[in-house]
Amino acid sequence: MDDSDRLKGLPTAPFLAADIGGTHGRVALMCASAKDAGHVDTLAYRVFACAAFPTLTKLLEAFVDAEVRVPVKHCVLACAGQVLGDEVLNDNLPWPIHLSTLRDALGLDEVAVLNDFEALGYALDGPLAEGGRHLCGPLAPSGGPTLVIGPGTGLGASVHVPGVDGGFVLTTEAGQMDYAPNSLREREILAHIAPEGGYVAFEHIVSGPGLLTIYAALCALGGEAPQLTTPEAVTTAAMALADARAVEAVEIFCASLGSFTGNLAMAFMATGGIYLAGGFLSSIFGLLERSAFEQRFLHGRSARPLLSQVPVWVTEHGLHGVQGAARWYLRHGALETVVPRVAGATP
Ligand SMILES: Nc1ncnc2c1ncn2[C@@H]1O[C@H](COP(=O)(O)OP(=O)(O)OP(=O)(O)O)[C@@H](O)[C@H]1O
Repeated sequence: MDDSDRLKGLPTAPFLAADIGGTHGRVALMCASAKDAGHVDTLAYRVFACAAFPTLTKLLEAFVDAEVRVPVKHCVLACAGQVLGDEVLNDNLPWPIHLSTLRDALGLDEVAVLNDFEALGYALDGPLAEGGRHLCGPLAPSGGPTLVIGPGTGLGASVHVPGVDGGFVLTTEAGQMDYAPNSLREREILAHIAPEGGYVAFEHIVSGPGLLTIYAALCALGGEAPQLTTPEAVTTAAMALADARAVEAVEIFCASLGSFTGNLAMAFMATGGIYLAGGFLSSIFGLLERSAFEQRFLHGRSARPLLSQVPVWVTEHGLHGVQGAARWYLRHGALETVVPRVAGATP
C-alpha cells in the first residue's frame, strides 16, 4: 500500500479522535466532511474525567460502548508529552500510555499521535478562532505566525506558521522553560518554592496546579494556614473577593501568563495573533482583563512596538483539540502514523 492508497482509505470511514489532558479526556467520533474538503464532522463527543478510569484504554472503551455503532479502525490521539517508541511520556497524565496495547485492546488498525497543542493549532481556521473573546491589542491580526497557549493541568503552546496548503504547526515544550519572576513578590514566591535555587518550570506557576502553588506560597509567606485546597476554590474566592491571598494569587497567575505569552510572541514574531485556550481562562476572563496581563505581555521599550500590534483572544479549549487532531490526521496522519498494525506482530 503506498501513501496515496493510505490517504484514500482514511477519509471515508469514521474514526476516533481523543484529546487527552492531565484532567480531562475529550473523545469524539469524527469523519471527513462530505461538503467541505479538509474539514471534519463531529458525529459524537464526550468529556471524561481521566482520574475515573484505570487506563486510557478503559476511558476510550467507555466512549465506544456509549457512542459508537459502526466499525472503527483508526484513532488519533492528541496528547501532551513525548512519544518514545511505543510509549507516551507525560508526567501530568494519571497513567502511562502504551500505544500498541491501546491499539490491540480496541481492535484498531492504527493509532496516530500528535501533541495536544499541535492539534489546537490545526483547529485555528475553524471555530477556535471564531469564538474568541478579545483580551488586548488590535481587533484584527496583521498576518504572520499565530500562537495557541493554554494553562490547564500543564502549560501547552504551539505555533501556526502560514503557508501553502494551510501552512503548518510547530509544537513546543514552552511550558517547560524556566520561570522568570518579574516583581519582588514573584521573587519571594520563587524563593519559597525553590529555597536552594534550581529549575522551576513556567508550568509550575502558570497552570491550574500552579495557581494553587502560588496561593499556598503566599499563605506561607504571610504565616497563614491555607484555607483553599483546589485551583477552582482559589478562582471562586478571588472572583467573590472573599480571600485576599486568592485575589493576589490570581493576579500573579495572570501577570505571569502575560510574561510567558509575550516571551513566546517575541520568540516567534506572532503577528498573526494569540489564542489563550486554557481549560479555565474563560471562567476568569473578567479578572484577566483587569489584571496586569497586558502590561506584562507588552514587556519593555524595545519589544513594545511589535507586541502592541499583536491581538490576544481567550477561547474555549473544548472540542477544538479533537477537531484539530482529526484534521491533522486527514492531512498528515496516514503518512506519519506511529503504530500501524503489522500482521501477527505486536511491537
Ligand atoms: N474554574 C477553575 N479555576 C481554576 N482552576 C481550574 C478551574 N477549572 C479547572 N481548573 C484547573 O484546570 C486544570 C484542568 O485544566 P483543563 O480542563 O485544561 O484540563 P486538561 O485539558 O486535562 O489539561 P492539560 O491539557 O493541560 O493536561 C486542573 O488543574 C483544574 O484544577
